[in-house]
Parts: sequence; structure tokens; C-alpha cells
Amino acid sequence: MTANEQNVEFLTNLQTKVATLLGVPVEVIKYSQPLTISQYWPGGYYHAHLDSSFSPRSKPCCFQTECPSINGTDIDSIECCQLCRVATVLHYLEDVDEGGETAFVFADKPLSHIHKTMETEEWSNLSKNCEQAALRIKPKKGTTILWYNHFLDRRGYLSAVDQRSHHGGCDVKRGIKYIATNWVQTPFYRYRLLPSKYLKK
Ligand SMILES: O=C(O)CCC(=O)C(=O)O
Ligand SMILES: [Fe+2]
Repeated sequence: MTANEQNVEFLTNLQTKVATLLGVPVEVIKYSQPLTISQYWPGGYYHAHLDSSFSPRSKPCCFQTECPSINGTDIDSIECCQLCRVATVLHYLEDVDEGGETAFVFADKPLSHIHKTMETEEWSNLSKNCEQAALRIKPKKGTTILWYNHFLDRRGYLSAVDQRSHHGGCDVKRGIKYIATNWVQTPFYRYRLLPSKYLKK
């Protein structure tokens, strides 16, 4: 097997594992953004942010609407819709000697606490506030974590973004942090009717 074939096999297996973990058809992972590798050197950080941004009053998610094609080409456009990222699956590729925790600023906190904190300055600055985060995860090689970025409505459809999913990476103090991220987005409109893997053939 060539190195390239090995890479393809590795990535295809990973897609299958991520799909199994989330209980979704593998196509959802295939049609999402490609796996992204990030590297943080000492002093590197990623302040608290949301991976998705859908609110019922903003642009619809791309599975909810068909965007007009641009210049007659048949590409999906994100001009009229947004990539709603249902879930994030984060793989730690190496241990980090010190620091570099993934921090969830508001995990499990009530909305009243979240709103009050968001009124303070620099609440999202993880270089300053890493220790205060409600949940911190130390990178461990071979470990994968996942979280959901949205609420579901009463029918089980995607609803507003969940503010408790605010997260980021604390300062790396010693060593290098390597992660790989699958941002799992809702499919584009033309793929929206993927058959559930739970349907009997
Ligand atoms: O560096 C981290 O631990 C968090 C990375 C992150 O926010 C992401 O990949 O979406
Ligand atoms: Fe993120």
C-alpha cells in the first residue's frame, strides 16, 4: 500500500468512527468540513468562542434552504445560509507537557450565570481566565472528546446555539499541542434527506 493509500484508509476509518460515535450516516461526516489539524506552540491559545452561530432569527442553516447557484455553477453557496455545526469532535494527537487544556467556560452553568459573566470584560480571554472555566480537559494523546453546539426544538430539529458550548484552548505553557477537529455540520440542502442508518433496508 502506498503512503497515500494508507492516509486515505486512515481518514476513511476515522470518518466511520466519528459517524458511529454520533449515530449519523457517514456521509454527514464526508460532506462536512475536512478534518482540520491545528498546532499550538508555547504561548499559543484560542480564546473562548462558539463553533456554530445559528439563531432562529438569523440566516437559515444550509439544509433548510436551497441557495441560488453562483454564476451558473452548481456549487452550494453559503451566501444565503450558514454552516450550522451540530457537533464538534476533537482528537488529541499528542500529550502536552503543561497547559493547553480545552476549556468550557460555562459547562453546566445556568443561563443567568452565563449572561452575567458575558457582561464582564474579557470573560472569553482564556490566557487570563483558564482557571475559572467550568470544565477543563487536559490533552491526552489518543483521546477524543465531543460536544453538541445546539439545542434541539420539541420536534428534535436543530434550534438555537447553546451558549454553554463556548470553549477554547488555554495557553500552552510547555510542549506543543497537536489536535485534529471534525466540525460536523448539517448537510447542504441537496443532501438533506440522507436515509437514517436506523432505517431497515
Ligand atoms: O484548542 C482547543 O483545545 C480547542 C480547539 C477548538 O476550539 C476547535 O477546534 O474548535
Ligand atoms: Fe472551537
